[in-house]
Amino acid sequence: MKVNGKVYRSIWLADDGVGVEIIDQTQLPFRFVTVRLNTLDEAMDAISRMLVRGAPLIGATAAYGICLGLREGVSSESLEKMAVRLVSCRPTAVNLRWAVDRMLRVLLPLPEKSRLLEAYQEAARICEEDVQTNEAIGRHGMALIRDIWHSKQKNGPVNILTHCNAGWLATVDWGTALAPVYAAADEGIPVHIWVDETRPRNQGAGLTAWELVAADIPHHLITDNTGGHLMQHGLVDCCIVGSDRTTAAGDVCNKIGTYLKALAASDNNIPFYVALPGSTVDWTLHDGLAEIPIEERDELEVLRIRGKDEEGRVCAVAIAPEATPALNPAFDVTPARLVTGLITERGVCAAGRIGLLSLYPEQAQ
Ligand SMILES: CSC[C@H]1O[C@H](OP(=O)(O)O)[C@H](O)[C@@H]1O
Repeated sequence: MKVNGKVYRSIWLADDGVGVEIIDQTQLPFRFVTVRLNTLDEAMDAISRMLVRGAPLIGATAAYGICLGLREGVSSESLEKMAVRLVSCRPTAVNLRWAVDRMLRVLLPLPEKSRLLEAYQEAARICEEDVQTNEAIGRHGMALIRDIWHSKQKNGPVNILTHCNAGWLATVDWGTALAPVYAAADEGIPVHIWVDETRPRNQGAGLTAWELVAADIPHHLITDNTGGHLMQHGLVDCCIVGSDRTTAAGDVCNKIGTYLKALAASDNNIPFYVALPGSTVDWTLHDGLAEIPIEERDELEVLRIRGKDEEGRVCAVAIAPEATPALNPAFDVTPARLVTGLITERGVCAAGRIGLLSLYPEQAQ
């Protein structure tokens, strides 16, 4: 995606073909800082501390983490240990395990001397595929946005509510939930985005808003509690959110607060779409509420809020008494019954096993 006239992805191989460059998303929207990862530990730290975040980008970073780890040891035992360490960084986004499993599936059968080069090539393939996948999600989602625009007799923009950040910063490029927005804007379809701030880490305020400013796409930041009111007053035409893990039955695990938006959308008969690549579907699970592990993050993320002070320093300030404890589940699960459709790289389907298998027949056991 273009930022100040220069084209960026969220992750890329350094010019020396060894290190990996990422955008430090903890510094946005105040500072655009890139960081070079040189070791597996640094890749794991970037995932755990959310310098990189978003299911597909976490997977891509883990893939390059394997490359960096192989520079320290190429044995099968080393690979297996790297895999265990990487998937422990964040438990919910299935793309982390998907990418690590894919790397080991490719590398373990190879002779040790061939593993390092092939690892970098496979990590690059994962990144390139992600870009193509998200462009396709954008095309399929854009068609939905266009249909809504026509149903409004092209009266005004299509008002889309989104939660957290599922833009190009959450993937290698284009994003998932925002890919249809970018595609619609490129087609000249007028859109306006209601951007949920998305407490506690404010990925909406800090990342989605930053993306939409850079892309010159009309939007308003709203508090997490405002969306239902807007839906009641006819100010939301549809919701499009991302996913960190979707079950074979169509239950969607996404940033905390997504479920509440889906409830409000259902109560107001507003289409609620989830945009995701096939790599985010966990075909082994059928009951999201019972089976998807929900990441519990540091309570300080709730007890503080990050911002920029008068001197321009990025800092966190307390918003509650020091004696107050907090609970910080990072995700929730939206049951398939509340999801209007899944926007994937292969098309749009109903949120359920039949719908998903119509697009991914190879997954039928
Ligand atoms: C395209 S995946 C985006 C997905 O990931 C975010 O979670 P986090 O920022 O904690 O990695 C959020 O759930 C987004 O919808």
